[in-house]
Amino acid sequence: MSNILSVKNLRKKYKDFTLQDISFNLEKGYIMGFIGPNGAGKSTTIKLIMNLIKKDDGKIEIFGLDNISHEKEIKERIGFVYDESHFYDELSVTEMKNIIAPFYKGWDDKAFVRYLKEFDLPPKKKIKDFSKGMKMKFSLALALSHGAELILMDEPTSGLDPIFRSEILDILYSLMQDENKAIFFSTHITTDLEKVADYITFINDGRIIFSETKDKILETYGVVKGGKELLDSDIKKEFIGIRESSFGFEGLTNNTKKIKSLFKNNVLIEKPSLDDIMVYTVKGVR
Ligand SMILES: Nc1ncnc2c1ncn2[C@@H]1O[C@H](COP(=O)(O)OP(=O)(O)OP(=O)(O)O)[C@@H](O)[C@H]1O
Repeated sequence: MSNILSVKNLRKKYKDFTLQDISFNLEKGYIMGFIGPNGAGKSTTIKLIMNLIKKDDGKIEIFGLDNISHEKEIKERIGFVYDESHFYDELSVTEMKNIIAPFYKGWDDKAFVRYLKEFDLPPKKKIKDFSKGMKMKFSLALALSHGAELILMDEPTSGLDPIFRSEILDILYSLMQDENKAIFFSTHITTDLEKVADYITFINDGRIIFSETKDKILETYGVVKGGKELLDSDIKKEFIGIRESSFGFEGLTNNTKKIKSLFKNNVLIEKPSLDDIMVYTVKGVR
């Protein structure tokens, strides 16, 4: 197993929030989506990975190297894309690139020009005249033009229309043809992950709920629908979250096998969406 990113027992305490013992691994050749409700700790985790804030405990290794003692070397090999773009708005694409490129030994100008064309970004246009989607594509073009092996992104598709989003997802997907790279990105748009992610890491209130392959998650979780008469307080405990109505109930399980053996054919078990899993887990038994 060849981990590009390994996070172990990571801890960060703020006054009203604690990131608790966060652990997960990302191997070469895979896309991992990072999901969780607002304030769950996604950006904090990403900032810790990038060593932008100080951890209280735990270990982060990128390319097998400690993210603090090997920070410079690691950052040469990471493409970091985040929501608020930090560009000088008065500069053109080429002028901004000329400032950024010298920071990277592996800068590939031909690749950059190719990405500008592919993303329809006019080299002479000032960044202030770019739309949000264009800025995101510019960030991505910069991140991809220095041969980064790990692409790390904090909500890269937020606020983008479905056409831009689908273009960006296509780009990410095609990058994965190179089996030596990996992509880690946080998002609230779980349908994007249903399309491209191999692994999903779900964080809630500073704790990891799961970090698993998407296929395994969709296989083990199920939305169960049945009549109200089937539910008593013991049965309710079998569910991660339940929604009851006057007609019946709908609940999330992470053990569809057990539910099948308990209820036989008296319930309907459907495949959940990632949104179902998030909502039921966060809301619990209501
Ligand atoms: N510098 C800080 N000082 C104190 N608390 C902070 C600081 N930065 C973040 N927090 C708190 O940490 C928690 C997690 O925030 P974080 O930004 O990591 O969440 P998130 O999952 O990225 O949320 P969102 O999806 O809304 O972007 C929040 O409760 C936030 O208020």
